Amino acid sequence: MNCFRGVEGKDALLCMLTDKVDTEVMDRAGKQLKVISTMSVGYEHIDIRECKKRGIAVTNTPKVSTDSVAELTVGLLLLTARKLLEGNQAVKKGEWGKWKPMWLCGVELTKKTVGILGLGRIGFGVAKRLKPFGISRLIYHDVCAMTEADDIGASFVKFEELIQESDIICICCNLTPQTKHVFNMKTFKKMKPSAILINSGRGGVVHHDDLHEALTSGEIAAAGLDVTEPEPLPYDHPLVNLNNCVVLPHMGSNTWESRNAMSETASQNILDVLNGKRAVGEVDSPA
Ligand SMILES: O=CC(=O)O
Repeated sequence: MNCFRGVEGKDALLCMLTDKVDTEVMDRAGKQLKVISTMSVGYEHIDIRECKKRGIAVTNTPKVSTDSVAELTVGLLLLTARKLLEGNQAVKKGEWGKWKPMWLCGVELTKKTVGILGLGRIGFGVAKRLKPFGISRLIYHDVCAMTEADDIGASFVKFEELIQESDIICICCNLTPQTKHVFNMKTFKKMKPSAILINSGRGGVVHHDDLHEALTSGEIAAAGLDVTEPEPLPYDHPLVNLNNCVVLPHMGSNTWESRNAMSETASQNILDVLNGKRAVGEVDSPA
């Protein structure tokens, strides 16, 4: 949604991930507008090409939510793999009865092959946290191989290998024209039927209708989504009521530590730009 209210005559705008900042908003703000600071890592809601044309700086809040998002990704994986939400709901509904050996059985992370799509700061944080679970192999795919991957014993593989070999895939990448809907029915068909897909990157990386079909037809076993397409995902969306799909409301960075740091960084970015300094979160505009 466009964020119009109160923008007129301002030198700086501080916005959230859900505030679309386009030419209309910039026109409404006026020619004096110098900086648009988003309190998020992602900045796909801001028309950065237009900002570049107009000489408006764009800033984000990098680094400060890496740990919170990486922690949530691991949490979401455990929720999904071990059916923890189903277990909790069963207790609340009074369904905890006699011991049943196969009831609410999930899978362990131990000895599994974990694939990470996008070994940036968050992907690296997830990989580092998953190693102590005793996983057998750590593979990743990104635009290129990263030297830091050696520190955690992660091997670069082609996308095809990532989807075919992984027992667990964590999507930690940005949404770009290259990553848009790369998880679609063709991809799901190549994945293991036991595979678990976790997405804490961007919803648009996954084709949601295809994911629903893959989860109901058994192409893959389960999914955990902290990001969806669209957001918010309507409560009556078919994915919401699947037992093998855990949907969270994009809450990866919802910790006091991250939120405090994000708000400080977003404000400091504005002050830096207005004072003629390079802000820590200055986003490089497209050429
Ligand atoms: O997704 C959250 C962010 O971009 O900060």
